[in-house]
Amino acid sequence: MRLNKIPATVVTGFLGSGKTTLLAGILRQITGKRIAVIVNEFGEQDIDSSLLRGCALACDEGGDARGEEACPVAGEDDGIYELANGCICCTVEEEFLPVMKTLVARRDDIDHILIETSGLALPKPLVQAFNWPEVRQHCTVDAIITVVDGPAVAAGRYASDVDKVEAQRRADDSLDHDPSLRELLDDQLSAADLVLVSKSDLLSPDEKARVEALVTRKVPSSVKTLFIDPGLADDAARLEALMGIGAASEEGIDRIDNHHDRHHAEGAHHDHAHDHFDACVIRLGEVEGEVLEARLGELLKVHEIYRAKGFAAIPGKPMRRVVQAVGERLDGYYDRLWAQDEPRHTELVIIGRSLDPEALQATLAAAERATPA
Ligand SMILES: Nc1nc2c(ncn2[C@@H]2O[C@H](COP(=O)(O)OP(=O)(O)OP(=O)(O)O)[C@@H](O)[C@H]2O)c(=O)[nH]1
Repeated sequence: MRLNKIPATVVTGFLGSGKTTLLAGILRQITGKRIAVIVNEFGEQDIDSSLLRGCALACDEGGDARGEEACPVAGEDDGIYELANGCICCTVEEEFLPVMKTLVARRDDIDHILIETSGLALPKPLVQAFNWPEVRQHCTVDAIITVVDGPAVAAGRYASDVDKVEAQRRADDSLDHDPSLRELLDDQLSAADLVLVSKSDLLSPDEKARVEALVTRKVPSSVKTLFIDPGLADDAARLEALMGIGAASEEGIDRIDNHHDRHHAEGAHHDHAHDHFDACVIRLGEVEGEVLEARLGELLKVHEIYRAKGFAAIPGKPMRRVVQAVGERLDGYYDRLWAQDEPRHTELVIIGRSLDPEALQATLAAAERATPA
């Protein structure tokens, strides 16, 4: 019987900052721990858990460092719980708590819980749920890790707080003028026990210094800031160190001051950053990969799209192609074989503002028509 509380790591951070990449690295590299994962998505379609299941599959097939270890949680399911269709901060009672109760009931099979919030969620309400008696007795928050997108910050996402360099402002103009988004980023930082600045491989030394100065101003001196890059995903020792912080964050969570609570105290309308965002899902058949990415690239330039992610089925390719876009940066890679009984289709979640799903669908459908008959 388990005597210690199960540690839970909450990974938060804005859309596309690198949360799933971090979780995938942990699932691939951390051996000897049975890890349950809770993934929260803003859109109705859960892309992240599918990517994380890809890691679990790789492990099961013995293809990586986890070797013989259970991956992630042993048992009748695969230990990955999806909370799609909304931000976890608004569905704590209806969605998060039932999953936590399930995990508590299975506590003898679990060594650690990893929770990825949606990029638009506030971590505080979720962490407060660890003070509910059913959860508190058996689980504790090991740490709240806030992932900050280094290049996005360097490009001026917090421009109203740093020296306003005109060029930076223009690079990310809409974010600069959205106070709710700036507040969301501040609130995600205010809850942090540890800040990870991601994509440092894309930052110059000057940009790094600027981002560090900004983050340091926003968090107490006791909160460390670490720069991370793609190498972290293969570094078991560094990943392991992220999972034993022992902060018991739930104990101090009520004292954390954030914009969201202040608005409530002032009697303001219940307003979250995610109220200002739309998400839509584009579904297509097989597509010509280059045409899809070129069309998506054009859309990123002219629409207010902050994030696009999903999978594409490319004719003649046995592997699934992952498509990722953050701001105007577009990435693609093959992650796994299509399963035999899996329909080969293309699915992209697009998150942004004032989206016109029909227009997006029509533009991207050109990639479908481009496939050879
Ligand atoms: N160059 C570089 N790219 C990175 C790094 N970390 C993540 N990325 C890329 O950034 C994109 C978004 O990464 P994710 O891990 O999916 O971000 P996320 O925070 O989970 O995104 P949401 O769940 O949609 O909010 C992907 O294309 C990643 O490959 C990094 O350290 N360096």
